[in-house]
Amino acid sequence: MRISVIGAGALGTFYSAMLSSSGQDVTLVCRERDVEALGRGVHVTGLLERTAHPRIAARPPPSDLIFVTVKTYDIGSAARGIHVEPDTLVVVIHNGLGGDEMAASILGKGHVAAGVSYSGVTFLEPGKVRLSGYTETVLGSVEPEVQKRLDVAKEALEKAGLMARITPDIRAAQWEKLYANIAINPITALTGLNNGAILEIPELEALAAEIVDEASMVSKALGIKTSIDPVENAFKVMRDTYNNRSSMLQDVTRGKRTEIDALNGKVCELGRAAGIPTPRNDTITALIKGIEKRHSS
Ligand SMILES: NC(=O)C1=CN([C@@H]2O[C@H](COP(=O)(O)OP(=O)(O)OC[C@H]3O[C@@H](n4cnc5c(N)ncnc54)[C@H](OP(=O)(O)O)[C@@H]3O)[C@@H](O)[C@H]2O)C=CC1
Ligand SMILES: CC(C)(CO)C(=O)C(=O)O
Repeated sequence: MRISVIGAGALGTFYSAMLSSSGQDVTLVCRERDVEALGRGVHVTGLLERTAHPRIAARPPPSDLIFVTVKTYDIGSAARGIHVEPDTLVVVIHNGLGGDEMAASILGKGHVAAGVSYSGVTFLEPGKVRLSGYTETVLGSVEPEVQKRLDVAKEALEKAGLMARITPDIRAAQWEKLYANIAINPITALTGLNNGAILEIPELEALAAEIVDEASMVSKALGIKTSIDPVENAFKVMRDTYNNRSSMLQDVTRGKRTEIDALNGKVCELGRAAGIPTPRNDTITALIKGIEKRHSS
């Protein structure tokens, strides 16, 4: 089976190294500037040590299974570069909401699933990443025909030694992770603190709970049924990733665009449509956009 991984950042380098080192036929699709460095191999350090030599390409080759591991705002352009064959399965692994819908709007029906990853991977340099937390990848599609074919992706991940699970309700899985990301990512990006430090400051802990409570009201209005307590789950992720620097903190530190639109921004947008006020998320979204503006000017 021909597997491609699109996006040679933190997650894509990790997944391609794991898939390729298990003997599977893997192409890592990267930016042109990284082709040479990645040609020397990809390396994972930290909780796992792996070195692998996937094929490297600057454009997606014909593939049976494609993992898209780019930031949410790049999913549209990455999808436009994919040529799907009738049976090609595309799994878009991302935080936040709206990424798989964006890919499906470009690639059409019958191809797209979403993945929710609970890994914690830090990008060190092209071809080198550090794994600091690893649990499972949750897979699912809102299209029943695609859902039936997800075993292919699950088996590829398991063959690579990665835990994977197919959920019958991918939207609930995305919201469960979203509750943690909307609390942790912008607060750490604004304060410069590690994830766990939010729990050490009562005012920040209370703010985190209020942000998540608003999102929980929005998700209830949309009929999302999760199996967890949203605030408790966000606090658990803070404890489990105590010393992590969140991806949004890493983005603002490097002067990069953040995923705020797919996280708190999405909660505000859905809240407005459902008539649920989201004042904490509105404020947080505005402040992060202010930081992005500072970097872009
Ligand atoms: N890192 C982590 O631990 C986790 C991340 N996630 C989520 O996974 C997604 C990916 O995150 P992450 O790996 O950290 O992101 P990174 O920014 O580290 O990596 C994305 C990479 O994809 C590249 N890219 C973007 N568009 C294309 C394209 N069309 N073709 C080829 N390469 C492209 C980017 O290049 P450039 O920089 O030039 O734009 C970058 O190298 C995000 O939604 C994130 O929230 C989820 C769980 C954990
Ligand atoms: C789980 C968490 C918050 C870990 O830092 C994450 O997903 C991120 O940083 O984007």
